[in-house]
Amino acid sequence: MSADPALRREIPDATVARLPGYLRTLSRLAEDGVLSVSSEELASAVGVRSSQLRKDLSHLGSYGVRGVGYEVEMLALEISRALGLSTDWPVAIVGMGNLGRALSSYSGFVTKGFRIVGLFDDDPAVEGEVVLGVPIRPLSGLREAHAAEPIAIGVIATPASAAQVVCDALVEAGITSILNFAPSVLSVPDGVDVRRVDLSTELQILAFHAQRKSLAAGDLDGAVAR
Ligand SMILES: NC(=O)c1ccc[n+]([C@@H]2O[C@H](COP(=O)([O-])OP(=O)(O)OC[C@H]3O[C@@H](n4cnc5c(N)ncnc54)[C@H](O)[C@@H]3O)[C@@H](O)[C@H]2O)c1
Repeated sequence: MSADPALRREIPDATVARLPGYLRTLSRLAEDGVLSVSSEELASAVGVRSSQLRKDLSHLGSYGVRGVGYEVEMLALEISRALGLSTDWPVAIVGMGNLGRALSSYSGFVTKGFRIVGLFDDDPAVEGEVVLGVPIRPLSGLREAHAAEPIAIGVIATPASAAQVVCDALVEAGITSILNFAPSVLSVPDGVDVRRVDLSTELQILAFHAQRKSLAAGDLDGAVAR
């Protein structure tokens, strides 16, 4: 556990959800050699109001300097630390089908501090297969794997019908942070954090807005009626 009081600050969930966007923009600015950025410039690059940005960053204790703005690299570092990205996060993926394989071979995780240490699947046909140096093991090996090398985050990439069983196995093994890609609501005990990624919901929200834009423009050319 870190002794740094900055890491114990309360940060609202909505702010946490915007921090990765700020970090992405700051990383791009740093790559372009930009040293400082005003709150207006940063807010407009990210697509939020500058008052929102200043409020979000105040939760991190970053207030910028009047007339100068924020130091790009320093702010990127502060956001990385707040998000826990300066720490190494061992990740396990359960379900090595289409999605699990795509996730396990995505190199972007490693550069952001997420290291895949365990791959699990109950299909005997894939057991023992090695993906980027990590062998696929049956779910029954989860507890032993976690004991040998602690897993911080468990990713569920199984069909919905297996998600709760997999979730229970992750929790029983002592893993308290779970990212669920399956379209199912999981029940977990207190102290376990579950985040759900739902592409269909995101697409439906976009479809809603696309429909509104089309109706406002007097046509529905972009969509094909079913
Ligand atoms: N959230 C999203 O945006 C998104 C996008 C695509 C897919 N999905 C979801 O992700 C999940 C995986 O999709 P996919 O296309 O990779 O499916 P898939 O069928 O290709 O792969 C699922 C894998 O899970 C394994 N599995 C099944 N039961 C298991 C168990 N009890 N323990 C361990 N492994 C088990 C299977 O052997 C298989 O390899 C599905 O629930 C799907 O709906 C979500």
